[in-house]
Amino acid sequence: MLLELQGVTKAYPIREETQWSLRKRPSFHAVEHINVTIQEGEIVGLVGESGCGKSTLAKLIMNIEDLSSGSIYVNGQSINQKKMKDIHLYKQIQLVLQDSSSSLYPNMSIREILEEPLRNYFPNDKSVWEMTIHGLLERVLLDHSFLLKYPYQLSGGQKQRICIAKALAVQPKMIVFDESLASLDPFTQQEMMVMLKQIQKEQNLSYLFITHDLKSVQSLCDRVIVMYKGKIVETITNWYPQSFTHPYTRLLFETLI
Ligand SMILES: Nc1ncnc2c1ncn2[C@@H]1O[C@H](COP(=O)(O)OP(=O)(O)OP(=O)(O)O)[C@@H](O)[C@H]1O
Repeated sequence: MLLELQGVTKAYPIREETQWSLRKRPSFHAVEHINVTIQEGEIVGLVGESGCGKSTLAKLIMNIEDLSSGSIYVNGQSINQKKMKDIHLYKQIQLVLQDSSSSLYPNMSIREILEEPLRNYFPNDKSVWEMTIHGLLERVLLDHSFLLKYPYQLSGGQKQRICIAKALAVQPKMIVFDESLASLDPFTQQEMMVMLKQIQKEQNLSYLFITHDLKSVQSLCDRVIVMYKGKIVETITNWYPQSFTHPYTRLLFETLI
């Protein structure tokens, strides 16, 4: 099992402003008792209405946010122990966000951007960095002239390809895509989907694909998790509307079927 979430819960404190004080109230559960497993080579979609907790779950998996309760295991190892500093564990899962601009340093060339993860994770393999960088560009279907460019000289789709190449540079086992294609036009989205599927096949990667684009999850994913108000309400493995058990899932996919 590559990734396992057991009873994952994230509660944020609710602060209520009164006339006299700022009282700390119990909490709001952004995600609650989430149990999910993802196998090596599996593509799992995660859908649900805005605010249902999808990005919070991604941040918990990436250890960007602390869990309130529950456990997350990567290859059987808990990622939530405070003393955990194993970079080889962390590098197994990479995150690609919607806003590529925030992930790419504007004053670094594409070569420097792709070299950075290699410097951090493979400091002893300097002799093969050049070859690796060229391979990464090829994998995201960009030519080598891009190495000299800066992020501001790239289109949204090209920037997203660089973010994917950067994620691939550390040789992860899994990539979490949080609305990664949402800001691209439909044609570029389609191109990127084909590319992602190809990369996934070649490297037997696992993807967690968070999106509002129901068509894309249907074509890309082996399994789709539906979240509603912080909880998983359904896991879809076949697309027969009769098999959907939760009213929210039926509503969500009504337009598709
Ligand atoms: N740092 C935070 N402090 C307090 N509440 C938060 C925080 N981050 C997220 N939330 C709340 O948690 C809930 C889930 O947010 P989250 O961003 O995970 O939703 P989402 O499903 O990814 O939404 P969207 O599809 O719009 O991106 C929301 O109600 C949000 O306001």
